[in-house]
Amino acid sequence: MTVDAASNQPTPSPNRVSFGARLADAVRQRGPLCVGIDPHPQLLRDWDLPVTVDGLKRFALDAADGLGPTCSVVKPQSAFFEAFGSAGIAVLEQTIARCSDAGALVLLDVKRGDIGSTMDAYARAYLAGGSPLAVDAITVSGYLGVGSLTPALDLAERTGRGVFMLALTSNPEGPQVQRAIPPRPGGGNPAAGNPAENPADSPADAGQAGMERTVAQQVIDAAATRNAGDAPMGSIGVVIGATLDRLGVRLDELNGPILAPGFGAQGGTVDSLRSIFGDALRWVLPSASREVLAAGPDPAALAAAARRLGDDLARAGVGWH
Ligand SMILES: O=c1ccn([C@@H]2O[C@H](COP(=O)(O)O)[C@@H](O)[C@H]2O)c(=O)[nH]1
Repeated sequence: MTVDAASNQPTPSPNRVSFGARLADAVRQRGPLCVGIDPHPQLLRDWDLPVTVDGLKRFALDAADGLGPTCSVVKPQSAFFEAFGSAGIAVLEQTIARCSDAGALVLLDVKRGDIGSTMDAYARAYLAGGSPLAVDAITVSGYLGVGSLTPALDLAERTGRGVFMLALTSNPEGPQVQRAIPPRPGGGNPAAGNPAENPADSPADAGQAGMERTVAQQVIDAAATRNAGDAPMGSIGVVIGATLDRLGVRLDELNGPILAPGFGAQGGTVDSLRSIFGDALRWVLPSASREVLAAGPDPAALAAAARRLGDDLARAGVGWH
């Protein structure tokens, strides 16, 4: 079923295969590497482009021409388009279409999160068929409570799309919030905030019955509940950075994809993926933006850079196979 983005009314559509199934297929065919289209002003200059809407358009469409036919997943970073206002959003729409037409799944990194009808409107903007900004999947932030994301998770399920919830992000500031232990409903607040004092923060303990669960673990468990029983995998993913020094959460029941940004320019490597994710490597989609975009502006050079990184990952056994 598709849903009209403006009215939120269902519209007829052909049966759509779930995002999880489409992703598993894409990774089998093209490998697990997700490449970000992040039109940083400095990258525009490096590509000898002006930092204008025209420069943005040239950059994004050349990147789409290189990466769209090559990668399983392309991840435009919405912020760099939004920075140019409505003209930038128009370029984002064209970039999404160009990647999609070339066979890539488009994951829009937009990190939305809000309450009730506002979350519902965000969901319709990106996950309803017929919306100008409709994509295969988006990133969302559960800082207003994981339950506040329900409109996006529900709509994604109805329209065969996906959602990636931030769990353990790649930036050093993340653990302050993400490794904290929320108070039990009606109960006290155990040793929140300091991972060193947090008994549930070891992989062996996190998520076990009777133990306290970190915010990140609760996000992962919410995704696992949604994905339970789905084959080959569920459509609700989580974001876990490729830069972590330890995992500290359980992933064994997730049954869904793990987007791992921070691969490349932020320091994540094939070895760090191995040591962070261990047995969960097959669910991982490592994501790199600058590392690949630095090979531009020639679309063929971008494609070659993505293939090189993808080959390294395949040799290491990363991704769905
Ligand atoms: O935890 C996160 C979540 C998202 N990102 C985004 O990924 C890219 C990373 O770009 P690089 O050039 O590969 O560093 C960027 O769009 C971030 O906003 C992340 O880095 N970490």
